[in-house]
Amino acid sequence: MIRVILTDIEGTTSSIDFVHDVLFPYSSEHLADFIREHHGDDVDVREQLQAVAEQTGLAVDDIDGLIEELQRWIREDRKETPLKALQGMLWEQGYQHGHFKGHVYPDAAHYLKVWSERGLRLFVYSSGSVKAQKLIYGFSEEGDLTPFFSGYFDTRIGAKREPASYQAILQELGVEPDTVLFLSDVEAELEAAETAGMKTAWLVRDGDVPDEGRPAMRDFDDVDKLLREHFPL
Ligand SMILES: CSCCC(=O)C(=O)COP(=O)(O)O
Ligand SMILES: [Mg+2]
Repeated sequence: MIRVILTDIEGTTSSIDFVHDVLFPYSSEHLADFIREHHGDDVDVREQLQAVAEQTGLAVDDIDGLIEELQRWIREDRKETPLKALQGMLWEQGYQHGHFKGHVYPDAAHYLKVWSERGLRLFVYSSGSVKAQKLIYGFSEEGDLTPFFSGYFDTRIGAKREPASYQAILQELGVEPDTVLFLSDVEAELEAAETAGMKTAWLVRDGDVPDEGRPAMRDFDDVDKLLREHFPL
């Protein structure tokens, strides 16, 4: 019986285009000024720069070098924890100044509410930082969706393609693996969650759906059907 929904963001509750055409360019545009302004006096920024420096071998005071490296990571869509933390800080400004709202598919927003009212506990697992997760749902086009979530996980618990990350989440939640349904658009993430014993559903929001293999869910209506047919409460 499913008791917990664990959801990915990009490609699952929210469009890939929003992340790649709005969020990533915004972070790229504002990164240099933000780091130059805050690296001296903001402990959180300093901590992330220290982590980038350790990962790359650059000196922590080589601000130009660190910015260049971070810009490369953004272009390459690298899921590096310090980049994700810095992006969360940058996006906070964008949301608060009303430059954009978080994209959440209306069907996703609808069922987050329905499932939470049905007594399911909802959690997020995204490569975006916990701060970024709270922002996209808190400032979403569908309103503030954060009341429906019981908690958030990011790459500080581990990478999304590693079974150990899902085992660590299960440990944190203190639940049996087969009571959790993990939603994602990336099959490698679903395979890692399945190795940890979770149930999964594959979201294919756009493009062709394969005739064979893993069943594809077009939207959260399909996920809800799956829940009611195969995992009744
Ligand atoms: C929290 S919104 C930004 C998402 C993000 O930065 C990202 O890399 C997408 O990762 P996901 O694990 O949600 O596919
Ligand atoms: Mg995704």
